[in-house]
Amino acid sequence: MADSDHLSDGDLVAPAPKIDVPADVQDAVRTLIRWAGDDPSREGLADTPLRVARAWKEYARGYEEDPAHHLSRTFDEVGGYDEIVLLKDIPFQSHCEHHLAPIIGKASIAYLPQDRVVGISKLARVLHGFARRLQVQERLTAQVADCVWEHLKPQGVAVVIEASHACMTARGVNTPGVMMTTSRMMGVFRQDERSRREVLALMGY
Ligand SMILES: Nc1nc2c(ncn2[C@@H]2O[C@H](COP(=O)(O)OP(=O)(O)OP(=O)(O)O)[C@@H](O)[C@H]2O)c(=O)[nH]1
Ligand SMILES: [Zn+2]
Repeated sequence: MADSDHLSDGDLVAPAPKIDVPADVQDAVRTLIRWAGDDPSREGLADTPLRVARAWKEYARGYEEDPAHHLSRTFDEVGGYDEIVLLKDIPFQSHCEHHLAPIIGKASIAYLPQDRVVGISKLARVLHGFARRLQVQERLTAQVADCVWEHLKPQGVAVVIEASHACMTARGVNTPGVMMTTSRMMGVFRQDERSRREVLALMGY
């Protein structure tokens, strides 16, 4: 498997810029390390507050963008194509707003165009723009679907997300292997059972 096969989040090939981190943010990480039972001044942990703070800017970089922006450029020369467009099993990562623990999953995003389509990478960019924030899975699902609905004005939108929550797998109830599934159907996929079955079948459900 090529290295690039592990990349799930767009433009992560280049190292993130080394941004400055305010002292109080680093102090907060030191406090957390002390709270966890270790000594933040020992050699191996000396640069950790800086790394953790920078890592959090990456995990949360969705706050720096408006995901709808990715849907502003559309194409209408699609040769009369009027069937479902589906981007299936897009890997994503997010963080749960309750425990700041990773949420790792995949999303399928489909829409039935009205007359315009969007570049397919843009659907993944919308997903990452909302995922790279503190989330609950239900809201992530709704935000992605609502964004596509509002800005593409298609006949229907369907979003299904399956994810594993580290706050369940690595702590708390400690139940690895459990996936949470959420979905949001809009327009024809909500109103028409045949259309909904068709899109879910295309997604592999
Ligand atoms: N519905 C939903 N729940 C989530 C999500 N992420 C985490 N949770 C849950 O949020 C809940 C928070 O429950 P609390 O009782 O306030 O926190 P807690 O005492 O740490 O709960 P436990 O995880 O059961 O130990 C937990 O049940 C988590 O599993 C999510 O995306 N959606
Ligand atoms: Zn959680």
